[in-house]
Amino acid sequence: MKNIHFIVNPIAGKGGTVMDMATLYKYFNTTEYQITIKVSDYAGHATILTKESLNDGAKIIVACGGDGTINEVASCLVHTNVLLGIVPMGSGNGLAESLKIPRNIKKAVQVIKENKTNGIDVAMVNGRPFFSNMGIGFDAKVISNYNSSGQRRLWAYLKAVIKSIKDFKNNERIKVELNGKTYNTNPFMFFVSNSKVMGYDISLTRMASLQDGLLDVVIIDNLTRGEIFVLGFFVLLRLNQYLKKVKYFKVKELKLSFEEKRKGRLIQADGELYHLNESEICVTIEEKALSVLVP
Ligand SMILES: Nc1ncnc2c1ncn2[C@@H]1O[C@H](COP(=O)(O)OP(=O)(O)OP(=O)(O)O)[C@@H](O)[C@H]1O
Repeated sequence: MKNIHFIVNPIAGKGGTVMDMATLYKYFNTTEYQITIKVSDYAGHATILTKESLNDGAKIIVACGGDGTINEVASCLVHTNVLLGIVPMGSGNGLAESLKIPRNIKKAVQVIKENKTNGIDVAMVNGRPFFSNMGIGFDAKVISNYNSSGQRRLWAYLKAVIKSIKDFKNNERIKVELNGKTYNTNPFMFFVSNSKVMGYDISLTRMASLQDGLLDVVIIDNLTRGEIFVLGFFVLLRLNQYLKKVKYFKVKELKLSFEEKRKGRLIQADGELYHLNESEICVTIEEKALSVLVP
C-alpha cells in the first residue's frame, strides 16, 4: 500500500478550497493507496503535521496551499527519500508555476498519481531552507503590507506594492560578497531566487533553474519613486534585464552583512516574513536535495 498524506492549508489563496476523501478516492483506489488528509490550524502547524506524517511512514506528502505551506512541508523532506507533492491552492503559487504544476486541483492530483519525480535544488538562508526566493528591502515591505491587508488576492498584492512604494525607505547599507567580489550598496531590493517565478507569473529571474545548482541574485540599486514605476513596468513587460540599476549574478553562495548591527530586521523567504537577529546572512544551495512530483 502506498501511504500518501495531504496537508491542507484552509486559508491559502481565497480560502475555502476543499480537499476531501470523496475527491481523492476518485483518483486513488483503496486497495493500492492509503490516503490521509490533515488540515493546518495555524501558521507553523503544517511543519508539525509533516513530522508526524514522516513518523507514520508516509511515502508522499502533498502540500495543498501556496509557497508558505510548501515551505513548511518541504523543509521537513530535504535529504529524505519521501516525495513532495504539490496541489497549488495559494495566491501566488510561485513554486508550482515554476514547476509547471497545474492550478486545476484534479490535474494536480493526476500529476501526483503519475509519480514522475525530479530532484530540485534547495536554497538555505542562515541554515533555513527556502525553495522559491528570499529578499530584503522592498519585497519584504510588500509582504508585510500584503499580510496586513488580510486579503490574499492579486489586487491586494498590487495595493500592497503601491503602499510600499509610498512607505519604503531604503536606508540600509549592506556589503555583499559573491563570486570573489565585494559590493557595497544601499539597495532598493536584494533578492535571491532558486526558481523562475515569484508568484502571479511575475518574475525577476526568468533565467533561473531549480536544477542548475545555482542561486540567481538580483541587486537593485537605490531607486527614485519614478524609477520604481519604470521598474514595475519593465518587470510586467519582461524587460527588467535591460535596466542599468538591476544587477544579476549566478552564484553558488553569498554572504551579506549589514553595516548597522540591530535585531528584528524583516526578511522574506517563500513569501513569509521572518525577523532576523544576525547582522550577517549566508545563502547557500544544496543541489537536488528535494524530490518533487512533477508533470
Ligand atoms: N489555519 C490557519 N490559519 C491561519 N494561518 C494559517 C493556517 N494554516 C496555515 N497558515 C499560514 O498561512 C500562511 C499562508 O499560506 P500560503 O503561503 O500557503 O498561502 P498563500 O499566501 O495564499 O499563497 P502564496 O504564498 O503562494 O501566495 C502561511 O504562513 C501558513 O503558515
